[in-house]
Amino acid sequence: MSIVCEIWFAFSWLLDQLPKLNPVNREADLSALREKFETSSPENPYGRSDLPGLDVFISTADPEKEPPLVTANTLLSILAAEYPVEKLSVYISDDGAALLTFEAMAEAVAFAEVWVPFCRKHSIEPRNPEAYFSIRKDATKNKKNPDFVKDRRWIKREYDEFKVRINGLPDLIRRRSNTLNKKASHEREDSVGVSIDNSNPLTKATWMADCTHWPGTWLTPAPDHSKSDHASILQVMIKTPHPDPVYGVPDEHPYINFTDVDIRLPMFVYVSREKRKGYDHNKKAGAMNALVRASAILSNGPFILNFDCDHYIYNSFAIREGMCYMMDRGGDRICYIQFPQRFEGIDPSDRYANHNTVFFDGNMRALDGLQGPMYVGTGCLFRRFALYGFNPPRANEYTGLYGQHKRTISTSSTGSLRFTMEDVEQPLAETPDIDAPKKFGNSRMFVESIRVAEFQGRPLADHPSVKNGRPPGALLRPRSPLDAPTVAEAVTVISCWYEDNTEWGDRVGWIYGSVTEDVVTGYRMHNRGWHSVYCVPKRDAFRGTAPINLTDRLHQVLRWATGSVEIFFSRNNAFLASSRLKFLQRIAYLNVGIYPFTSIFLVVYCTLPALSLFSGHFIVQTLDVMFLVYLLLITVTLMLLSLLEVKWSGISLEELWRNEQFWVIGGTSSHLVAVLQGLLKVIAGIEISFTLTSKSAAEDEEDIYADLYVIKYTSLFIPPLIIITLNITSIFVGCSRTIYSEIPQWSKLLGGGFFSFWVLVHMYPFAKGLMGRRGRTPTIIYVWCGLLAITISLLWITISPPEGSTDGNASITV
Ligand SMILES: O=c1ccn([C@@H]2O[C@H](COP(=O)(O)OP(=O)(O)O[C@H]3O[C@H](CO)[C@@H](O)[C@H](O)[C@H]3O)[C@@H](O)[C@H]2O)c(=O)[nH]1
Ligand SMILES: [Mn+2]
Repeated sequence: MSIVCEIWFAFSWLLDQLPKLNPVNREADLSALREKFETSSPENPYGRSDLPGLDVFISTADPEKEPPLVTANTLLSILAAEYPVEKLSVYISDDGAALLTFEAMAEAVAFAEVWVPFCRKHSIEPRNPEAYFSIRKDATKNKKNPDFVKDRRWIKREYDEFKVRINGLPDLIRRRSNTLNKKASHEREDSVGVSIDNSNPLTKATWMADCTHWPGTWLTPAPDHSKSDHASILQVMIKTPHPDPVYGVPDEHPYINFTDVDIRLPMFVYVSREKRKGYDHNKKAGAMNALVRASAILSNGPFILNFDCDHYIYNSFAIREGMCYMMDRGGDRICYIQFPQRFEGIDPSDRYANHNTVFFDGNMRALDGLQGPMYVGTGCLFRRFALYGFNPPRANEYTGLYGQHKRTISTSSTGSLRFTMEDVEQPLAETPDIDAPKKFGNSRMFVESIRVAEFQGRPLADHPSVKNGRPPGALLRPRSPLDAPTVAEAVTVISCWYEDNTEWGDRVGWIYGSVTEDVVTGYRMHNRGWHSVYCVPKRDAFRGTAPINLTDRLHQVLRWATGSVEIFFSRNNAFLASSRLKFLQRIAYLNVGIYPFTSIFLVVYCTLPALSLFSGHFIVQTLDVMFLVYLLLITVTLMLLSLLEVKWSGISLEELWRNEQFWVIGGTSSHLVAVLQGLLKVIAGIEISFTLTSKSAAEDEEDIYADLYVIKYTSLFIPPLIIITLNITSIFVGCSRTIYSEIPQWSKLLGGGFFSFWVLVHMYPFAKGLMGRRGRTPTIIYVWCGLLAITISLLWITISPPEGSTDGNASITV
């Protein structure tokens, strides 16, 4: 058994470490981007931007768990981001179809009209007002504009009022609906003359401010207005901006002077896709695909950046940094730029390794040296064309045992769709080589948008070595304002039947059928030969929140691990990858599918020391010099390797340790359950469902980490609890056995006890988490634990007296 564990651990360790052979460090050149794309020339006297369009997606699903204030702040940070306003379009997908979210967005838009110019005027960072106003350090640092203090004071008040309005929205909507519902039922009574019974759903409608029924979900669900049964809603909340800067004029605004500040806002659209009973909505992946189509019709930005509602832009220049790589030579074969996920509101000691630094600063940077980082669900800048399931213009094919033979092929003839400049210039040219409706559904407008997006996403052909470039100046033309037929088409493509008999979610767009749609979506692209890039700006690009209490954290890990097990048992297993996947990249993806299985061996390792203490036999029969030397050598080597890794990835030893600890905690609970669930699904076809990860709004002013101490019981606690109890009692048993035995074998106890102790230190954060808030744990719990442990050990000794003593009292009477 031990040997099997050993081999498995070595194997999984290798899978994890091998891809780390060549990490890279990149740096983007922002000034070059400006120079190339935003300088005036004879053809471009106004200095219009030649950068491609960008569509930013926000996903939200439930205002209960994802507070509208958080989403509104995310939106504000995006509206104020540094990217040409006329090229930026923002979309929010509201999977909850909640009037609350809708009205919160409308409030945010109103506030954005002052917030965004304020940010531009004073170069505010970060541009999420909640985050900005909670910065502790001196706000006036580096601010030279004499208006700053006055402006800031004013906008802070505006923001506070905005917050109060948002907080008041649930009440406002409820009261409004009650009043209007009463009025409506009175009117009906009057006209019909009989009292209408209250079971009529119309009497419980949710009303919008303009006194019409909200088409989405109602506070009291009714047919056609409930969670998975409602019409599509699409509302352009900010219209297409003017193509050239619009500056504020003096005295236009009573309190704040926006002279010489561009006051435009990017386009903003609220989208809630149609949902009907009997249709699988495919969660986030389905929501993203609806946005992909709607945005293709409305703005068709060749690049797409997606955010979870709780992740906001922390560095307003980050998008431009990402764009540098896309626009660079060779950028035409990049499918996406992934930014690291950074988190806020995590307890300073990062008890449950929420920061995940080993992954984000180790593994992901290492992958960047191969074919590219995985897609992790949020903060990722996609090439729209790559999302459509096309091949890259060129791809490497690797053959040989370790993929040592490399051959670069042009894929244009093998199913990919490439257009020349002329094609794009000719409107309505037929697209012959794609089976469009079968693949993309039957929106002609959508299909026509594909080649435009492809062309506009190409890097600039300003050097002979740029392959697949587009001529400078091709993107200067202003985009036309939206007309009614276009908006109507966008509504059509978010209907729930649109994807019927198409390849959406199968080969096109975000991929369905996995609880972790992100990894699979990225994998499919790499598998076609696309490359991706990891972009780590000096100042964090984006920031988000993570669940900090033990239960939520374990459930999140459970979900990821389940996704991995699903991948392992699906056709996305990297064993079946194409020859376009680099060898080490393949190993990394293999690791993604295999790591949860390590839990089985981990559990064995966590119980072996305890069992050996119970039985009095050491795990390894003879503790000879050879074995100790071997152990020492391995230990030292592993330590050195860890140190090396810590050094190049720039994480601290403490972070590495937290990661190790949580690896054991998650491994013995979530990963184990994930493996079981996965097997159940494969063997018995039992489906797995997941709830949203709740976002803490940190409203408790007294203690912002209050959430850390919340304990919600889950059966995931059981295996680690058993392991902890086993190890503690085994130490007691070991001790008492040694004390009571005739010839105490202290060295044996030390050997066995050490491993038990080692398991326990890994479990420490878990135990701490169970204790809840410091000082609140009743002392009685500790007393009970001690009592229980002593009783069990005494019992053990009585039942199986240590060898050499014939009766239980032997050692005492001697
Ligand atoms: O039916 C749904 C369910 C979820 N979401 C959105 O998807 C995002 C992520 O969902 P959540 O359940 O909160 O997952 P997290 O654990 O917070 O997120 C991590 O894990 C997910 C699954 O791997 C990734 O998609 C995320 O990007 C990643 O941050 C949120 O913005 C949701 O609003 C939808 O739009 N529709
Ligand atoms: Mn999240």
